[in-house]
Amino acid sequence: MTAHDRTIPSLGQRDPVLRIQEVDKTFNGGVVALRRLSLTVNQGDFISLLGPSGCGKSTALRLIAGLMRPTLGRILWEGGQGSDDLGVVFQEPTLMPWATVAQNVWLPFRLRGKSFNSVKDKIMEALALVGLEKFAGSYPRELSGGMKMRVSIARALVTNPRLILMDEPFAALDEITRQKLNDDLLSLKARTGATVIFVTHSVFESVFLSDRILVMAARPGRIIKEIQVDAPYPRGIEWRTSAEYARIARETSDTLHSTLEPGEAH
Ligand SMILES: Nc1ncnc2c1ncn2[C@@H]1O[C@H](COP(=O)(O)OP(=O)(O)OP(=O)(O)O)[C@@H](O)[C@H]1O
Repeated sequence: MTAHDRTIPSLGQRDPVLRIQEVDKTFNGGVVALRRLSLTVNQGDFISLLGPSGCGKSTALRLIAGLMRPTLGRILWEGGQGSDDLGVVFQEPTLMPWATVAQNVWLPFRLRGKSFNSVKDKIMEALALVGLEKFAGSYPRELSGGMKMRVSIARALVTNPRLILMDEPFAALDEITRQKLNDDLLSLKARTGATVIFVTHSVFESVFLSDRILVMAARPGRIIKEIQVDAPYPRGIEWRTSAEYARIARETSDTLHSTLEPGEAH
């Protein structure tokens, strides 16, 4: 069995990965970035955090990543947290320009003291998952924006983490590349069983990708509604053009707009 051969438990049998319990985050100066955030993330979930600027999406990811601590409440990893639990993908691919694609994907292992050769198979497997095995020896400057983002995704996947955090990973890409990467991300999820928390401003992206959409509001940052998307995976053009997709997009959009103050809607 390879690192990526995970079976995806069917709905209703999924084990929890992470529990966020009544978390508040107040910054110095009194900004309440999050209030009473509660969320159980189950294995295989694809959860979108959707909301206007300033509703605390990035703060939620930083808390989950352990980059800062909640002011109140708890974040509990099922079975405790280890160093291989998280993979992170940011809006910028953040690749090292002087290193090859394969060396960039090696980074999480390198930080744990593992030599390139000892994990080469895993690096090539992760690159194959994003369709870039032929570019292992290329440098980032030789790649398109979409390809750089694939390298960033491969780097997040390579340790086979229990949870992948994605902070608006496709926001800077053109629409065609974005849709292609949305399709590829879902096929990756189908093959690896990855559990994903995905931050986005896009209603359409959240409805296409997620099985749970958490719509958030600002001041204070909080979840105002969870919208379930029951469409089966794999999803493709049929899902994107279905009446049910349009219905859920409308519901999500209406919920999102209800969170905005007059003058904020666009
Ligand atoms: N280090 C900080 N110190 C003080 N206030 C902060 C800090 N980080 C974030 N905030 C505030 O907390 C609130 C939530 O910010 P956050 O970046 O989590 O929102 P967001 O939903 O990710 O926004 P965006 O979509 O614009 O990235 C905002 O009001 C922001 O100004």
